[in-house]
Amino acid sequence: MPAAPAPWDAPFVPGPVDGVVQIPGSKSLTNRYLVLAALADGPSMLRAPLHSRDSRLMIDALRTLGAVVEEVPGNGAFGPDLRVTPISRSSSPAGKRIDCGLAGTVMRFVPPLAALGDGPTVFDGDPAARQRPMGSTIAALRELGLVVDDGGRNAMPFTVEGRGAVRGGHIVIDASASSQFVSALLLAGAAFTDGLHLEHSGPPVPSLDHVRMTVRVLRGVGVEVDDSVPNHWIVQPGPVRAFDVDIEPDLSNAGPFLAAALATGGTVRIPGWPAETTQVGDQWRSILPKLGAEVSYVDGTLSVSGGGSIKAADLADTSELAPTAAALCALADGPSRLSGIGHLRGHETDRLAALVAEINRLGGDAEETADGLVIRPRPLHAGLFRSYEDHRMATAGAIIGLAVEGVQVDDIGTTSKTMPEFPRLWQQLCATAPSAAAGAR
Ligand SMILES: O=C(O)C1=C[C@@H](OP(=O)(O)O)[C@@H](O)[C@H](O)C1
Ligand SMILES: C=C(OP(=O)(O)O)C(=O)O
Repeated sequence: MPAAPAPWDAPFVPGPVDGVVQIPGSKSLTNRYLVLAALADGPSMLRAPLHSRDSRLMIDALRTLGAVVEEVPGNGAFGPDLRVTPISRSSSPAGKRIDCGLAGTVMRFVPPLAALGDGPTVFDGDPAARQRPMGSTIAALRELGLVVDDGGRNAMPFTVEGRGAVRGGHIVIDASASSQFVSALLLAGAAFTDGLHLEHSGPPVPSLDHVRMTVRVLRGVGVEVDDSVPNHWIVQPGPVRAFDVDIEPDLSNAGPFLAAALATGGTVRIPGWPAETTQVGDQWRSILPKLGAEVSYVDGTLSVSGGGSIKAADLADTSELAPTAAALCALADGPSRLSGIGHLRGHETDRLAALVAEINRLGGDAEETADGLVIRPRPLHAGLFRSYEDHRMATAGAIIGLAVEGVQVDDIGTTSKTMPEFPRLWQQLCATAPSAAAGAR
């Protein structure tokens, strides 16, 4: 067993930060385009992609299924571009085992691709990944006529028996635990012989922005998708056109840096912010003003400035932005409520339980509701903030540590899931505060 990492002293920054932060590529876009490149009708290019644990796991998974992924020099600030030669229908690697790590995009998006290949593919991941909901993927593949051996667990590990082709057609799933169940099937649907008519039945699909992203990305590579009827998606069979794309910066991962402007009463600018995007992180533009920030967008740069205090707010459907928002609410001047995020109980960890435990460990007053959190103001104190192998818990601890002296994060390295550069970029931003020297420990 690897030794536990040393706790990380979160920089305490009592003065305003004033910095420009360049953000690495989007996880959700990188991993969608990698999947589509593996299915495409020729070689594709991803420019300025994300390089992190989740993207590496996706690359390794696609290589296991027979795609060729090469790193080629590019202009991105955070690593090479990627050239992908699709999975060849004639190649059928044997003994396929896919390590999904803790990546939802890998554990949900790759099984339908394995179904299109020949022979068995085993899916497994981190111990925490075995807790994540997978039942709708397993049920969908069975409804599509495939044999999936999950040992009765309804979770990983499981084996998908590929038969070289998937007929497709109309299937009904319950995607209330994760939007990724929908995205996964849509991404592969054009490669099914009859295409796909996917119907969702059950409580609402969460994180619908991510499904809209999938639909937009598919249309961009020539796949016909009809999403005009709620809870129905129809994907026509046909080729996925090879492509050459620039990956946008990850706007969800921009969140903690923007939050630093509020937590310190400073200003943070993010260049390369897309004018128009399907990323859920674009919601920072509407969320942060509710928390008291001034937000402006000029020439592709988003600027966020904080004032004297953080305002309490009621925020709905914040999806993967919720841990960052919760950290700000723990520093706010009144009670805040986060709703529509019950499915976060099935994320990297049970994020609602984890946020309540860690905010309260520092003296805060947070409570779970059926579908979210209530966070009331209370002075916080020094202590250890546990990350539960969850990158967004680790960054939530870093945000609180800006305003509360003596916070440590137990495993800041877990940010490598989607942003290995986090500790370096955070230190750089913190060093822009005039009082940084006084605050650094
Ligand atoms: O499709 C995607 O890229 C994602 C969808 C969302 O999953 P859920 O619907 O499970 O929240 C999101 O939280 C996750 O970080 C990324
Ligand atoms: C929920 C998340 O990740 P995953 O893609 O593993 O579901 C996340 O990044 O917040």
